[in-house]
Amino acid sequence: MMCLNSPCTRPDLNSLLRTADTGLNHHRVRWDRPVIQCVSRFDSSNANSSSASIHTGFSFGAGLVGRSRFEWQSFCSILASKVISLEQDTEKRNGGGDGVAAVDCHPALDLVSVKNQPVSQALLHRPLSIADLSPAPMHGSQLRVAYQGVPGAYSEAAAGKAYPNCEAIPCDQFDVAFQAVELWIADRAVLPVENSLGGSIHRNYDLLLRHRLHIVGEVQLPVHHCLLALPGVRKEYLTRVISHPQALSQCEHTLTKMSLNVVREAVSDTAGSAEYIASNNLRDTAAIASSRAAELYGLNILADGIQDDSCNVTRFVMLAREPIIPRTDRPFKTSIVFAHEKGTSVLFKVLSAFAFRNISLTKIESRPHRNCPIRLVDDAEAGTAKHFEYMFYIDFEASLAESRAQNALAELQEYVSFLRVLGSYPMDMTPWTPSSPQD
Ligand SMILES: O=C(O)C(=O)C[C@]1(C(=O)O)C=C[C@@H](O)C=C1
Repeated sequence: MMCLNSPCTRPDLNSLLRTADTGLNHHRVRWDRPVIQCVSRFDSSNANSSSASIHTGFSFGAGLVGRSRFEWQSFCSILASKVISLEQDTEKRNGGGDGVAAVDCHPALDLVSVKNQPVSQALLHRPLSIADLSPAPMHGSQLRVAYQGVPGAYSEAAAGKAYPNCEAIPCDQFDVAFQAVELWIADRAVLPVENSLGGSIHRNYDLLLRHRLHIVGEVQLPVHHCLLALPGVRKEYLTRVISHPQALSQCEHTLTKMSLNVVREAVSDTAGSAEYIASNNLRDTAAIASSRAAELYGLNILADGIQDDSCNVTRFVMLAREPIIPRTDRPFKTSIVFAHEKGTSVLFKVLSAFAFRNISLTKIESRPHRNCPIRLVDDAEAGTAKHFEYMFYIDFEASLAESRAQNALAELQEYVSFLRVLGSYPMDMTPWTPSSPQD
């Protein structure tokens, strides 16, 4: 896949994140221990043990939660100061520089340090309010929401739908968006997990397991694709169409029907492909992206609504450091991931735990079990069977506050070797609006 420029170039938030992360590994290790055991990180020893534990932020004693949060905050304040000093160094080297979205998040980093001051010192400035105690560090400032891509990406639109008036922070990779939240550079991440035409975005399923964030919501966004090119460029001049692989696959048949004499090339995001064409003055290349990307990067719309189905929708999940408290006063969904050792018959039992309680499953996804990808079963006469092992992801329509959901998970624990609740969160119940050129 062709890699476009990093969206956060000055200072490079993405590389700062990576440096901060690597540079302070010893802090991470110290803090990780209780979390691996208790909260969210997938632990291979747990996955293979005979008794499973539900890994969720909801189910611990207050003392444990409090202690790990305290450790998390001091850990983050060290990381934040490291990031700030790295950024200052970078700025000095670059002779200052004007702001990009990533620079806008500096005050929030200061906020992390403020949060970690002794209470008495904080009170010198102003009395504590309820906002100081909330898991999301709003403090009157905008919520900072990390997304993969550059302005004009559908993920940015999803961030705006999920959190109107948020400060959207572009990241060059999905992994960076996860890390931005873990390091308190952002308060939330908004990530695509599935599309009605292209299917699951597997990378994000894998990252959900690898990171310790919680799903706190979902949004479904109608995705309306346009074919964009520089002003004056006609379809006949094109030799290449570039876009995000999901966007290319969502427009596959329409592109074929248009009989363009082009190669299709995958790049890291839709709006990034538009930006790339504009900044390199490419007159033989078109991008598949939103009409907002056309506006932002000065491109013309050669064709409008080129997705293969007018009901093209992408589902995004919102991620936070803390889980939300599940409720029963509105429709909730719960997402889990589990592993088992005994083959596919266990999967039937797991599914029946939901069926018997009348709980609808809205999604099931399997991914390779990284710690134990293949199970060998020797048969003296027939040879060796090689079974692929999986992690199963399930979304079901119930809140974790409901006893039927709790009972289903309790039953599940009997069949699985690893179980983690990724989040219990309100379902997107916004009215259905089919995709339109404005999206
Ligand atoms: O490239 C973008 O604009 C994105 O936001 C990414 C993404 C995806 O990963 O699926 C999001 C929504 C669309 O389905 C196409 C691409």
